[in-house]
Amino acid sequence: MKILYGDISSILNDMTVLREEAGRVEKTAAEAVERIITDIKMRKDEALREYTSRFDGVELASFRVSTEAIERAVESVESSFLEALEGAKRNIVSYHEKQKRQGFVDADTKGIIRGQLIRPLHTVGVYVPGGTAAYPSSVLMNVLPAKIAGVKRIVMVTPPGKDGVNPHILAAAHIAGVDEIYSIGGAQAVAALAYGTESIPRVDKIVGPGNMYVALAKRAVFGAVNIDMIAGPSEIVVIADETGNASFIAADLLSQAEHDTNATAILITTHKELAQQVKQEVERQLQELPRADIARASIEANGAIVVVDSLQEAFAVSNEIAPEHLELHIHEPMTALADIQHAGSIFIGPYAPEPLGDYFAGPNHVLPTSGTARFFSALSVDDFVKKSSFLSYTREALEQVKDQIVILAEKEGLQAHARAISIRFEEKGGADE
Ligand SMILES: NC(=O)c1ccc[n+]([C@@H]2O[C@H](COP(=O)([O-])OP(=O)(O)OC[C@H]3O[C@@H](n4cnc5c(N)ncnc54)[C@H](O)[C@@H]3O)[C@@H](O)[C@H]2O)c1
Ligand SMILES: N[C@H](CO)Cc1c[nH]c[nH+]1
Ligand SMILES: [Zn+2]
Repeated sequence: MKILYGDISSILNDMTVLREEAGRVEKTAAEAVERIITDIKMRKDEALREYTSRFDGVELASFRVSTEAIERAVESVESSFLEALEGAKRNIVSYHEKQKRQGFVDADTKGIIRGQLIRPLHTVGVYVPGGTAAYPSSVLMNVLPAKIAGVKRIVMVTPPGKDGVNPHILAAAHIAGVDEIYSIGGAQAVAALAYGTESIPRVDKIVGPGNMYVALAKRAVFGAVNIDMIAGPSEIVVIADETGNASFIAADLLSQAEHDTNATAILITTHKELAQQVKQEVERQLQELPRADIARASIEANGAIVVVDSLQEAFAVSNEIAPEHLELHIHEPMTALADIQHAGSIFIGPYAPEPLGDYFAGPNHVLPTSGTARFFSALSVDDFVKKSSFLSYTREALEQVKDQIVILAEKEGLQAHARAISIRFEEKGGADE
């Protein structure tokens, strides 16, 4: 893991180069994804079957996972796993319940009523990754906020393995309350959800993380359907001062590095000794990890320790990166919240390690990556609702403001707009008595 002394520009530069390189790789994949989407649009189930055979190596007669298969999966997994899922569910539900919003009605005494209705989306597609690693926790993180929002129909898709869909994913779906599950994955699954096929219903919005093909397909179908965000490879930034515990910090950096060779793990510290200790700890802990090959590749390519002169400088670098996850291992970390402008999720103090959020505490783990925390937020109940405004004016209330509206309409050259106001106050035009 490289240590950079105050060289902020070089690390930011490295990140820009990485993001540009990723962009070039994406260009070729994007062409393949475009072809898959066009094919699914035209040949529907037939094409879906062919891509599932080509990319997942599985021949499917039917895409729908049967109720019996879900029941068998629930019976086959350990009871301690089901209990842990139930514990996580309780926390995810209690946290997301707080995000629920009411509409409003704003009525005055002058005959004006203005308001906003909040309605759940009708049909949502949830993509659950199932390629290199299965993530039952992502089932809970995507489905439970949709349930809380009141989404009527939740359609889950996940790639099949040789022996069907991973039973832990099916058990998590059962606990989250989803039974409409299709064993399809990749860009073909996203296209099927966006345009519909004979077997797969067309949805209003597609949510959930996935690999590059999934992310590119979501980007390509945006407009035909809504999407949540492009959640790419995991990232963690840790800010630490002399109070930081090197073993804890190294463990937390590696927790995200083990996700993906493209994951990013960065420590920004004011303490040179800590920088050295964390570097050694990362090496030591890597020896003990089953996924050490992935974690090492990610640490070597995108890992760094940056030594800075002050915490203010550390906050500035972190804000520039806008990381998916930010941990604060410093004096009075709560106070530092005021200095954080851009981060998907913030973990405060030594006993709030990032995996606490990945699995259990309640905040969502589907988070913006690649600097998009500047403008995207964590997946939330808001992602599963839409809003309609409503208005009611009495004749008297409209009469009070009619001239001003006519002036604005005429300035835009829109006479029909102006007339729709003034006609209501002309004798012949249909005044209402
Ligand atoms: N940000 C988050 O919240 C979060 C959470 C969980 C997982 N993730 C990320 O999700 C990703 C999961 O990726 P995965 O690959 O394991 O599973 P995946 O389900 O996203 O992708 C598997 C599918 O990719 C398609 N595919 C594979 N090779 C292809 C090719 N050459 N051409 C076209 N399609 C191809 C296949 O259809 C296959 O079904 C990882 O990058 C992980 O870090 C992110
Ligand atoms: N850290 C991932 C998001 O970047 C989410 C996850 C799922 N399982 C474990 N972790
Ligand atoms: Zn994780």
